[in-house]
Amino acid sequence: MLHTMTIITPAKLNLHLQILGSHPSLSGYHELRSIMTKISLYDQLDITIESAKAEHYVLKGFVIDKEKDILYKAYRYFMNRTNITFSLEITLLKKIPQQAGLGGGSSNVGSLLIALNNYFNNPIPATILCSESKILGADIPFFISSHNAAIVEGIGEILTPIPGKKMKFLLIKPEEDMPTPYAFTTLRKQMQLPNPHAITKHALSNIWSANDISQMQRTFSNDFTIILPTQHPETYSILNALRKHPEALWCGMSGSGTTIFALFKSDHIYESEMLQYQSMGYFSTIAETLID
Ligand SMILES: C[C@](O)(CO)[C@H](O)COP(=O)(O)OP(=O)(O)OC[C@H]1O[C@@H](n2ccc(N)nc2=O)[C@H](O)[C@@H]1O
Ligand SMILES: Nc1ncnc2c1ncn2[C@@H]1O[C@H](COP(=O)(O)OP(=O)(O)OP(=O)(O)O)[C@@H](O)[C@H]1O
Repeated sequence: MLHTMTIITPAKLNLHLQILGSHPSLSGYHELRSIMTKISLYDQLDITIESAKAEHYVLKGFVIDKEKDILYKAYRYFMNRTNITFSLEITLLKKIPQQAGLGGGSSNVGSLLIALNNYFNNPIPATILCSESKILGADIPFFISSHNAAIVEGIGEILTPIPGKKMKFLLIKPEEDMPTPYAFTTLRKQMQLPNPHAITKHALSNIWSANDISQMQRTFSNDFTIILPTQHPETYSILNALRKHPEALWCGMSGSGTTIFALFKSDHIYESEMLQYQSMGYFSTIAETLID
């Protein structure tokens, strides 16, 4: 039987991100604590599933080697885990910049796994899907979850939902990419682990609930900004310019970089700033947090 569907898959922002230390059992991974929120910047997946068919996978609209394609890895994982064989064709319309700290690939995979699981009547229980998917990508459990905002711990699989907060951000990404494994290796050389400055989950939750943007600006941080001056000077200069911007209430970097986000005092600033950054050749867009 042939079944087609279209899904849109959101990007995320890490509004706070601290690396706590090496993971005790998952070699090569780190434990982290982050505040993550889904935002209104989307990729689109057009999916065609043909059940009771031999294994067959095609990805259109996005060029990537099959061995690096995490959607293909997710397809293989799903078939192995469920013993269901089917053919899958995906057309991917990419709007989320890659290697940007916006979790685009992880979001594609999260949405695909949910769609496959729904279509085949949930052969993988939701909690297991959430926990096992972390091996395909540490951000995937957050995208599989229904939470729009969460405190994220472990390598990315321990989720504590927090209330969604309506916020509008300007996003800016220069050409510089930050491959996540490289970012972790570089960061390790420059920071003390276990992290002596880690903010507790309880404190993060209290600050989030207090709803005070200036307190968030003062307290929330991203450890990966430490490596910007040497690794990504252009991103660093954008961040510094926004830190000094008289209208910016809060700015920071998402994930392992290199997308910078900024929240402004007045609504009319967003568009003019976006156009200015676009005219400088940067990716720039305006996105809002998703709330329930
Ligand atoms: C930094 C974050 O963007 C924060 O949201 C994510 O944790 C990164 O998630 P991701 O891009 O899905 O990362 P993955 O594809 O799972 O991992 C790529 C590599 O990053 C490193 N990595 C990733 C996540 C983590 N908690 N510890 C790590 O050390 C590992 O070397 C891993 O092999
Ligand atoms: N469907 C996909 N979409 C995007 N990237 C993919 C996909 N499949 C595989 N990749 C590979 O994964 C790499 C990183 O993916 P992506 O850009 O989504 O993550 P990211 O921006 O590093 O996000 P984060 O670090 O926040 O998880 C890409 O450079 C690309 O080579």
